[in-house]
Amino acid sequence: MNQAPFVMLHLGLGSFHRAHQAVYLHALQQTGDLGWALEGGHLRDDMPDVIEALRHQGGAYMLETVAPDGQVRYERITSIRRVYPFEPSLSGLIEAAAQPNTRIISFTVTEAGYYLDARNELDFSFPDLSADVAAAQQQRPGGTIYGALTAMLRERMRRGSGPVTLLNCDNLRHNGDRSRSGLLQFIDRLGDAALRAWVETHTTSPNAMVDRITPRPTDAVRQRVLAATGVDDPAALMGEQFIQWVIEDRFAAGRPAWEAVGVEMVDSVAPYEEAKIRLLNATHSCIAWAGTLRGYDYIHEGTRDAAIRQMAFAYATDDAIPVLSPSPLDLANYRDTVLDRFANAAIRDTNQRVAMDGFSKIPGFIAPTVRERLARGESIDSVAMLPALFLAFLQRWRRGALPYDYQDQAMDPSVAAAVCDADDPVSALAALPVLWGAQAGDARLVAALRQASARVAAFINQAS
Ligand SMILES: NC(=O)c1ccc[n+]([C@@H]2O[C@H](COP(=O)([O-])OP(=O)(O)OC[C@H]3O[C@@H](n4cnc5c(N)ncnc54)[C@H](O)[C@@H]3O)[C@@H](O)[C@H]2O)c1
Ligand SMILES: OC[C@@H](O)C(O)[C@H](O)CO
Repeated sequence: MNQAPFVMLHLGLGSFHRAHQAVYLHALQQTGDLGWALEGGHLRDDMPDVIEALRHQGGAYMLETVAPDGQVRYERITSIRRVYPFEPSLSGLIEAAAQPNTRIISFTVTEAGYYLDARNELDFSFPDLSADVAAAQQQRPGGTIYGALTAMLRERMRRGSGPVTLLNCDNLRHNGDRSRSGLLQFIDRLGDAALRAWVETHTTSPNAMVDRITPRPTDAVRQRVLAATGVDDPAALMGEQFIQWVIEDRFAAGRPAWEAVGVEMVDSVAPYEEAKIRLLNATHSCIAWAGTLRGYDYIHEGTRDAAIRQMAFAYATDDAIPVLSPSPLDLANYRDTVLDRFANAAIRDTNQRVAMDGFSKIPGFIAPTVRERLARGESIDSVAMLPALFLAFLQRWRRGALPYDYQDQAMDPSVAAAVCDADDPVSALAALPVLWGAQAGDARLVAALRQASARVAAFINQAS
């Protein structure tokens, strides 16, 4: 077993963690720097086969990476030295988090795993979150990131194990600041002043921008890995060749020398995360919703459809780039690179994966552009196409006419159904504070969404 002195404990060993953070640490270890190792596990019992396979393989797994020209490369990733089985008590993970040599607790729990509303307040009406409050009041851990971190940090405080960095690796704007605020609100709800003071003085939460398209692994990946390497790995996965990680250099108790393997350590991640969230993630959702409406299964198919590409291009060019400017990044080049990445047929990323969680992605990825343009008195015609596509998508969901199961943790199905069944679905969608915050019901939003919905209807009719 790797006897590295320091541990980064990761919560959520899903595909992305294994194609990104674990790969950077693996690359660092390959340079001979064995100062850090990964350990991890899940907060939910949702991938038992993958967890079991990883445990069986001592944390190692095969990664296939695909270049823009379709060239593939296979590598065995060995930076995860220990995988904890899922247990509702999270006892293995809590014990690991409380060890003095655990210096970073990182996590990927999806955009919907933070339960923050448009005003950045924790929405305790989510049953998972209220159940975690009740559990934490009885000193039991819970399955949300807040319930889990509270249990871990309480134990760390009790043992005097020293400072630790909380490192968010999800696509969330100001992901460190916002998840920290959520954690403190959760602790305040418990009335645990001692824990709040300890968290404030013993932890940091750097913001980070993470990027690598990592599709849901399929059996085809496992078969390709087997054919190319002779290794039959139930935890095999694939990602694009492109990879980027930009992190604010605010660590409470040290960090791996990531800069040696290409991680960008910066003072502020803001320009990177805004470009990524608005030009990559929002555009990605646009292509997934439009592609589904057009009958495509994969992201590259929609990106290669001239009408869909034009919608995505117009959104980025007319509405997103102007509010992101000035920027230290070449935003037009960033947009073009992103569209080229999406068009890579070898990635075979599904519309189903990217279309999910619209009720988290509209407020996170799209509403800020609407808000900022309205505040400047500027047109929102191009950005309004995205929620208009989502509305048409939602109406298909309501009719049971989507070609796949739509997963949306933040969606209240009764609210979504009421929007679709309303006499005026456009006004009903525009009126939802959960999507638009203070802009909910704004007459300019309603008007732009109505006009965009007419364009979306014409787009759908063109396809049929
Ligand atoms: N896949 C990508 O291309 C990609 C790229 C950049 C960033 N990300 C970020 O990583 C996240 C996960 O993507 P993935 O591809 O690993 O997905 P995945 O489905 O493979 O893994 C999701 C992980 O989140 C956990 N989870 C889900 N909902 C949760 C909740 N409410 N509370 C606690 N844990 C929860 C699951 O247990 C699992 O560990 C994305 O939502 C995104 O924020 C993904
Ligand atoms: O937009 C969907 C995301 O999961 C995306 O694949 C990722 O953010 C790329 O880094």
